[in-house]
Formats: sequence, structure tokens, C-alpha cells
Amino acid sequence: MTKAFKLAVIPGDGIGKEVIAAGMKVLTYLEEQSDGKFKFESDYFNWGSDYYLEHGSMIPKNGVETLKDYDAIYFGAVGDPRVPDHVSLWGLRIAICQGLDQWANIRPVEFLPGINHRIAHPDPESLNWILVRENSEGEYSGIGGRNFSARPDEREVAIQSSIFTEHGCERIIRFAFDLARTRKRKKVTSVTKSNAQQYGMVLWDEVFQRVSKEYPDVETDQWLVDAMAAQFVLNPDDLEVVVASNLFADILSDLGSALAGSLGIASSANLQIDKRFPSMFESVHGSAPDIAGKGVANPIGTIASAALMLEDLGLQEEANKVHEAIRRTTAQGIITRDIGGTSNTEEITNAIIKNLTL
Ligand SMILES: NC(=O)C1=CN([C@@H]2O[C@H](COP(=O)(O)OP(=O)(O)OC[C@H]3O[C@@H](n4cnc5c(N)ncnc54)[C@H](O)[C@@H]3O)[C@@H](O)[C@H]2O)C=CC1
Ligand SMILES: CC(=O)C(=O)O
Ligand SMILES: [K+]
Ligand SMILES: [Mn+2]
Repeated sequence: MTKAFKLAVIPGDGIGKEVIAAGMKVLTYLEEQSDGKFKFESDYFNWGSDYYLEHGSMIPKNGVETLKDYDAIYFGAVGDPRVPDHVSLWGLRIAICQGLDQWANIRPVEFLPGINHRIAHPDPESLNWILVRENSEGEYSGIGGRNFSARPDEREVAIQSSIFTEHGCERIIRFAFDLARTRKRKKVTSVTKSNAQQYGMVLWDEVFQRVSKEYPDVETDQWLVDAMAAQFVLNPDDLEVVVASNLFADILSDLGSALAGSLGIASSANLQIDKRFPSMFESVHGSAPDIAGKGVANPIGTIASAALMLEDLGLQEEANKVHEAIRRTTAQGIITRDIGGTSNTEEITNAIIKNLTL
């Protein structure tokens, strides 16, 4: 019997549309090759900045609710120069992540063969990093406001508060430890800035210490985020699972993917670990307005995110195939210009599909 998966597909803005088209082409090919084992029932949602300019909101009123009926959400990117970034980001990506309590964002950093890594290391492909980002609170809690804007003398006030709950810290830290147990080195590095952020991040550190006692088989390490940024560059061998707050892991994941070659190759999964609602799979990068519409965006991050989605849907074999096809393609030197090549989005996508059959 054919297993049917309901996919909500949200291309969003800019290169989001181009890389989702690439990812869907790969998924459609896998479905065709599956001999009736599975199929995707995909519904497309035209939510994003065009939708906002027409309707005054990034998604319809019941939008997040609608997504609860799906097995997974496949997302491109959000952001358009015609709409303020905080309006588009909060109206779409964060609305979904927080609305569906996708509290764990995993961001593997893959050092692929055949590309120009930006790291001084004798064997970058041996590195096995994965960032675990707290995805429901922290610096992206959206608590605050602005006032006194009517004052004539530049005395406007803005307050932006972070929320760190013991529950929120504990669930993401436990998740990081459980993940580390499944990996080669079994090491978790926790990143905060608890010297300066003396409330929320001290709570995080205390929870990390407490939870770590339950995982004596997992090696632990704790760093302040400024020194951790340097550590990524200077001592890459020291890292495996890196767990950090919403903001810090956001920044460190861009650093990680740049060291691996480009933002364009980085994948992510916004996971609803308790399986109450669907999870959302997207590249780490944004809508890249500087290259949008040119057909040159690197689709690897989004195609690798589809592999994370396949894994989540129980299609592990297909997920492995996609990862392998990506590796074969970059090893063949078929790469986009952000990682030193000349191929366009379509050529990479076709090459990945071709490599799926080998
Ligand atoms: N999850 C999401 O949807 C995210 C949305 N954004 C939004 O995206 C918009 C642009 O933000 P930026 O800070 O410029 O970040 P960005 O990730 O869109 O782009 C940064 C740089 O990386 C390049 N780049 C990104 N993805 C690429 C790809 N697949 N292939 C080749 N080059 C790629 C871009 O051309 C640009 O030079 C903003 O509106 C921002 O709010 C930013 C990050 C994540
Ligand atoms: C918003 C953003 O930069 C991210 O989710 O990575
Ligand atoms: K994205
Ligand atoms: Mn980011």
C-alpha cells in the first residue's frame, strides 16, 4: 500500500521560491522511483511578502492552524526589501515556529567534498558539527515595545527582553544530550554569555550542569559565545553537538556554514519533538535579495533540508540517498558560484537527481 504524506509547501520570498522548486523536483523524483511505496500530497501556500502587500498580513488569520493538518512543512525563505524584515520574519517564520512549538532547531554543518572550505584543517570532511538552537524563547521571545516616539528630542525608548524558562532550557539541553548519544564523539558544548547576561544565561548554565549529571557517558564543555566564535575557527576538532540560545545559535550556524563553504549549503529542521504538530524544514539562509531571480542560488541547503524531512517521515533510506547524491555532485565539481563553481540552480538540481540513481 502506498503511504501518503501530506506536505505543506511554503516557498516564501526571493530565492526561497527557486530553491523550493529545486527541492520539490528531487522529492518528486524520489516518489516516482519508490514503486508506489510512498507519495507526497503537496499543497502550496503563497504566503510571504507579496501576500502581505496584497492582504496586510504575511499569512491568513487561521494560517498556522491550517498547517496542523500536515505531516511536514517544507519552507523556502522569507524577506523582501519592500517589507520591513521584522514584519516579514515575525509574520511568517517565527509565527510558524512558535505557533507550532517547534522548539528544537537542528543545524548540521556539513563539510562537503570538492568545494572550497574556509577552514584551516587537514581533513575538514572529518568534522561532524551540529548546532542545536533553542527555537521557542530566549532573545526571540518578542517581549518589549517602543515608547516616547512623539518626543521631539531623540528620547525614544525601546525595550527588548529575553525570556529564559527553566522548562525551555531543560528541554533543549536534554535534546542536545540525547542527540550526542547517537553520535561518534558523544560531546555537548553549551554556549552562553553568562558573565554579562547574569539572569537568563546563568539559569541556562545551571540547568546544563544539572542535566549533564544524568549523562555521565557524554563529554561536556561550556563556553562564552565570543570565545566560542574563535573556537569554531581555531579549534574545530573540539566541536560536535553545540547547544545555544535562539540568537547565539542563529549566528554560530551562519559562521559554521561559511567555514564549510557557504550559507547556501546549510540545512535545518525546526522540530516539534513531542510530535504534537508538524515540523518545518528549511535552509539556514534567507531570501538573498541580492541574487534572487537570477537562477544562481545554491539549492543544496534546501535539498539537504528535504533529506532531514525524509528522515523525520521515516524514510531514512531515501534521506541517506539524498545526502550521498549531494556529496557526489559536489565531488564532481558541479557547484554554484557561491562555493567557487559556475553551475546554476537547475544544473545542480539535475546533477543531484542524476546522482540519486547511481
Ligand atoms: N529563515 C529565513 O527565512 C531567514 C530569512 N532571512 C531574511 O532574508 C533576507 C536577507 O537576509 P540576509 O541577511 O541578506 O541573509 P541571506 O541568508 O538571505 O543572504 C546572505 C548572503 O548569502 C548569500 N546566500 C544566501 N543563500 C544563498 C544561496 N542559497 N546560494 C548562494 N548564495 C546565498 C546571499 O546572496 C547574501 O549575499 C532578510 O529579509 C532577512 O530577514 C534571513 C535569514 C533567515
Ligand atoms: C531568522 C534567521 O536568521 C534564522 O532563522 O536563521
Ligand atoms: K530559510
Ligand atoms: Mn539566521
